[in-house]
Amino acid sequence: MPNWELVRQDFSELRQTMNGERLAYLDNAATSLKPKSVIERLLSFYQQENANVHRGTYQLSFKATEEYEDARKVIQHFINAAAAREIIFTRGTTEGINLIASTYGEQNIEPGDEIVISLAEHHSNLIPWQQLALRKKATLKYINLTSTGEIDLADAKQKITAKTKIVAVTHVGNVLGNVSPIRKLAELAHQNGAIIVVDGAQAVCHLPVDVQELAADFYAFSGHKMLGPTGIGVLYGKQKLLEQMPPYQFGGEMIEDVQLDNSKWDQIPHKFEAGTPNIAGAIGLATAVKYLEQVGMAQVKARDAELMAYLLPKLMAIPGVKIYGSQNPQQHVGVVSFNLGTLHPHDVATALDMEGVAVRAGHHCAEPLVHSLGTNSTVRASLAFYNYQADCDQLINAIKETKEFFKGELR
Ligand SMILES: Cc1ncc(COP(=O)(O)O)c(CN[C@@H](CS)C(=O)O)c1O
Repeated sequence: MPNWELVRQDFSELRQTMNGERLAYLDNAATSLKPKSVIERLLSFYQQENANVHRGTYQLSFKATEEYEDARKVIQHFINAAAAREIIFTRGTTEGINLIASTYGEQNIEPGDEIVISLAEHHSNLIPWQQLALRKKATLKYINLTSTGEIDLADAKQKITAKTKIVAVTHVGNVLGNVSPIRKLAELAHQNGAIIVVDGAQAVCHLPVDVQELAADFYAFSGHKMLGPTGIGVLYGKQKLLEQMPPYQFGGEMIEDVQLDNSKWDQIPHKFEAGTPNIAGAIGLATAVKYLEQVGMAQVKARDAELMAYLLPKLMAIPGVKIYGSQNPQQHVGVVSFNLGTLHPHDVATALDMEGVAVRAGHHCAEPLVHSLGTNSTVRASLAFYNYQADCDQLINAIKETKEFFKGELR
């Protein structure tokens, strides 16, 4: 088991104070912190190795190209993709899902077809499908959730039919933290001739991900949520699907031959990587993956569970705190959303910030889900393996102080 105190020392951002208090960073679902190794790798690339990739005819460019393509292989092995060419570098989860909707979706959705998503979706895995359905006069259907926020498989079996062309679901929810039964949903989709798109944004930094085991046709995630830099993400796609899809964007890098009246496209993955890619971002992301592999994803998963098992009962024990979703810590991977009586979540989050505790307040880009919980917004605490029990205690104490401060308003 890693020495978690030593792990924390890799994250310099944790060593600061905020409003005179030690920083308890509990907004990891929004973006994760970056270990020293990632920051140093970005610096060394720009100091010593920076050059454009794929086209240069000099050593510096060959080296940058080798590093960039090696990064692709690192990601391939991290999620157990069958081939490196199935790894497309994007800006993040949002771009990855939009890429599928704009290419595979435009190519394959016809009027009357059905697209099935769940009520737990983040806007990035909801609006692309909603707008595609509107453009194509197709039908968008939502799989209901159980009372504890899990995907209702019985409802999924009703909603996924022979009319379904695309199923798109989150692997881990960013509001309630439930893990979706991806393999079972993939089987339902495939039995009905549909594909499954998985939003992995909140999963890759908490769970071991094996896209072949999940039977995912596409799997999208963001580097910045898994210790990597912003502006880099990954779209995994099955080779046979990617090869049949038209390009997402047009320009340099993605061509084989350009004539005056038409052009031919490069092979995958470069067909989907128009223009100069985020070279440093990809190399930084690969460094983040190596860090996670050094800690161990099984150890990360266990640490997350240990911290949530410590935090949730203490949260639930505070009179006036309403927990959304399950009361079972094991159902909360990384995140817990709550409210404090009738106080506005923004007021609560501001008060917590005064105590050095960083959390998120709002609808978390999941408005349909949050509204289905009977509220417009929540406070959300989201953990990572580099947090520790003292962060949880600081949150609990800050909530109690917030209660005291607002006691005249608290009902
Ligand atoms: C499940 C899920 N799916 C997609 C996204 C979008 O990731 P991007 O890197 O912004 O493209 C996110 C990002 N959710 C952040 C910002 S809203 C949160 O605080 O919950 C997500 O949680």
